Amino acid sequence: MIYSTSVMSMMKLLEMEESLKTNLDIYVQEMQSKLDLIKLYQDSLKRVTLTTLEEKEEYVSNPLNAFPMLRRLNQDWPKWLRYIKLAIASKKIKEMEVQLKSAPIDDDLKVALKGMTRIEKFHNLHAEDLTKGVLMGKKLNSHLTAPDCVALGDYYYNQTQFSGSTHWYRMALRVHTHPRGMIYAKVLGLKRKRIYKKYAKALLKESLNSDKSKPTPTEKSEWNRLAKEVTREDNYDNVKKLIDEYLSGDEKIFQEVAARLKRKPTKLERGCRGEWPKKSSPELICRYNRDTSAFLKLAPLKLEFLSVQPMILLYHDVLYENEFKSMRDIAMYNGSMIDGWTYVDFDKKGNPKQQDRVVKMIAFQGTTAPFTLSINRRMADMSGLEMRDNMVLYLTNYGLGGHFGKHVDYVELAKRPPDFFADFGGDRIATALIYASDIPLGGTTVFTKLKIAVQPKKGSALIWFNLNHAGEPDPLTEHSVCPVVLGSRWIISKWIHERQQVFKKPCLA
Ligand SMILES: O=C(O)CCC(=O)C(=O)O
Ligand SMILES: [Fe+2]
Repeated sequence: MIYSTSVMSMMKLLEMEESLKTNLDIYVQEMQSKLDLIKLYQDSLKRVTLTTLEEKEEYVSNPLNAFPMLRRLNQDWPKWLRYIKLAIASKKIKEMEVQLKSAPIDDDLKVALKGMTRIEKFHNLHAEDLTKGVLMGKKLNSHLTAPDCVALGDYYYNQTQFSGSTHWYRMALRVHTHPRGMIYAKVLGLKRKRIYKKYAKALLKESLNSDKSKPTPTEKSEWNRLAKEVTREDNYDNVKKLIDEYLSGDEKIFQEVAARLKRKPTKLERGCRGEWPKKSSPELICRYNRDTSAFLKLAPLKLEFLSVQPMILLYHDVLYENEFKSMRDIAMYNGSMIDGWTYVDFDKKGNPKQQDRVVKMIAFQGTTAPFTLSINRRMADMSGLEMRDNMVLYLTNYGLGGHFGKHVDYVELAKRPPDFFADFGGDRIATALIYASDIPLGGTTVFTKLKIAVQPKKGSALIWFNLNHAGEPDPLTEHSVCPVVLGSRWIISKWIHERQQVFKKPCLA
C-alpha cells in the first residue's frame, strides 16, 4: 500500500498518527505518575548531610534512625527496584507496535520525496520558503523540521543533484536548534555534526560539477576521495568554522546564487507557472450549448471553446455536489482505489510502459449507481457522442505533488498488439473530464503543444477530441497535469471510444 499517491489515502496516515499520539499521551501520563511516585520516595529518604565519622555514628546510634533504615533496606528497596524496572504502559506500547506495522514503507517515502521535489522544481520554489511554510507566496500554518530538510537534501544528493541538496542541508542547520535539536540528536541520530558534514560534501560536489545527472566513474571516485578528505574527523572543526562563517550571510544571498544557477524553465514548467499568454480569437467564443442533444434544448449548458482544431470544450456547472460525494464515499468506504497512471509511452512491442505512480483511481462500471448513468448522459450531451456500450467512469484523486507527464490519450491502435483495447471498441476518440474539486495551487491541465492551460474549477468539464474528423490521432492533443501544490485534486473522467460512434460520426467507420 502506497499512501502518498492520493490525498485520500494519506488521510489514513492522519488517523494512524492520531491514535499513536493518544497512546503516547497515555504512556506519558503513566510515566509521569511513576516519576511522581519515585520522587515522593526520594523526598522521604532525605536527611541531613552526614560527613564526619562522629556525625554518622550519632545518626545510627538513634534507634529511630537505625531501625527504619534497616527495615527499608530489607523490605522496601528490593520492592522499589522491582517497581522501577516495571514496564510502563506496556499494552499501549504493543498497540503502537501494531499501528506502526502499517506505516509508510521506504518506497512510499520515495514517492513523497519525488512529489516534494517536483513541487519545488516546477514552481521554482526556495527551500527557505518551504521550510517556513510559504507555498508559492501563500503563508501556511505549517513548517518543515531539520529531519524533513535532511531527507530532502539526501534525496537530491543521492541523485547527484548537489545544488538542490545544499539548500536543504543549509535549512536543516538553520532549524536544528535547541531544545528540539536534542530530540534529533538523541533519538533520531541526527546530530548537527552529521549535517555539517553532509553540507560540506554537498557544497564541495556542487562546486566541482554543476549538476551532471551522470558523472563519469573517474569523476565520481575523485569526488568521493575529496569528500572523504573534507569530512575527515580531524578536519571537522575547520569545516564547521568555515560553514558557520558562510552561513552568517543573509539568506537572500543564497537565493540569488540559486537563481543564477537555475536552468531555464521548460515549456511545460512555464505553462504550469501560468506564463503562457491567454488565447483569444473570434472562434473562441462562450455560449450556451443547446445543440448537441435534445435534452440541451431544455437545459442548455454554459460552454466555452478553448480550441477549434483540435476541438477542446470547457463547460461550467455540470456536476451536482451529491453526485461527487456518492462517488467519493463509495471509493473511500466500499471500494478500493488502486495506484494509477496513464499511457505516457509504449515499449518496442507496443505495450504500455508504466509511468510513476501518482494518483489513486477507481472505476465505476456501467450503471452500478444512479449517478454513473446521469453523468454519462451529461457527458454524452456535452460531447455529442454515444456512451451506451461503454459506461465506465473513473474517479481519480491525486497525491503529494501528484502530476501526469506529457501524454496523448489515443493509443494508435495500428501500432499496438491485435487484441489491444479489444473490449473497448476502438481508440479513444475523446476524453471527458469533470473537475470535482477546486485546487488552490497547481494541478492545472495543460495542452503542451497548443499552450492552453486550464485551472480546475469544481463542477467544470473539459472535453476534447483526440482523433480528428477522419479518425486520425491528433498529436496536438498532447497534455499533462501540473504537479498539485496545494489541495486535493478529484477528477471524474471518461475515455470515449470510437467504434460506438458509428451513428453519431458515420464517417469514422
Ligand atoms: O486530470 C486531468 O486534468 C487530465 C487527466 C488525463 O490526462 C488523463 O486521465 O488521461
Ligand atoms: Fe490524458
